[in-house]
Amino acid sequence: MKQDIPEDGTLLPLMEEFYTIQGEGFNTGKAAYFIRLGGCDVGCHWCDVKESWDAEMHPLTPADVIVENADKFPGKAVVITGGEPLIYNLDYLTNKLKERGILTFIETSGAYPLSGNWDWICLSPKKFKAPRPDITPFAHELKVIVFNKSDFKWAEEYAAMVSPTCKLYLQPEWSKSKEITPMIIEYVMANPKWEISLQTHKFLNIP
Ligand SMILES: C[S@@+](CC[C@H](N)C(=O)[O-])C[C@H]1O[C@@H](n2cnc3c(N)ncnc32)[C@H](O)[C@@H]1O
Ligand SMILES: Nc1nc2[nH]cc(C(=O)O)c2c(=O)[nH]1
Ligand code: SF4
Ligand SMILES: [Mg+2]
Repeated sequence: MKQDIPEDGTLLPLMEEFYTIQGEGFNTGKAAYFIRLGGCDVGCHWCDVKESWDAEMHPLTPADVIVENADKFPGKAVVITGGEPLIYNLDYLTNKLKERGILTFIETSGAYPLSGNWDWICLSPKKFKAPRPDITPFAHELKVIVFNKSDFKWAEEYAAMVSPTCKLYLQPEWSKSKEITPMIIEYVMANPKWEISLQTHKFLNIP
């Protein structure tokens, strides 16, 4: 049976929530509560959370319950991820988190309209369903996954669209990282506006 998801963002399909350390990008190393919403149709063949794709598999959960859970932990920052979290209206959830003084970070492909009140937006553009152009000026961080050589060109196209203060990261696709990481190292040394981002949680064996 298809779930009826209200458009006001008070109920969201929650796949999992866990307190851990942000493993990637600018906020690497910081304690944060992760909220993983189900549902994504971007279709990255190398996606490391394919179990998230079908929203129907994940129970509709009151945003108020998610906020209560997040507020139980000492690290007052959340990372809202998925799946593709911007499929949903995130205004209600993020406003409630911010009322409690919790910082709001998002991981998004940018393929859906921007909603929510954010302290940090990590935009990770995908060739399989490109971001909406209107999100690029709002990104605090651009994190491009490098799966093959052509992704460097794709990364530069997006670097030209984000704001001048946006942090620029190249992150190796996990299954190909042995081959790709040396290429990123060389690229960053030649083009130092970029930095390398590693999925450090996978090395640390934490969620
Ligand atoms: C699973 S996605 C969920 C959020 C959103 N759908 C997105 O893609 O940004 C979270 C982050 O993991 C990255 N990611 C996913 N699969 C990966 C892989 N195999 N190797 C490296 N990074 C990956 C994504 O690019 C994104 O930055
Ligand atoms: N520790 C940790 N850091 C992360 N940064 C982005 C993640 C994600 O899946 O969105 C992720 C994740 O799944 N775990
Ligand atoms: S956009 Fe994100 S969640 Fe969706 S398939 Fe790509 S990496 Fe996975
Ligand atoms: Mg992950």
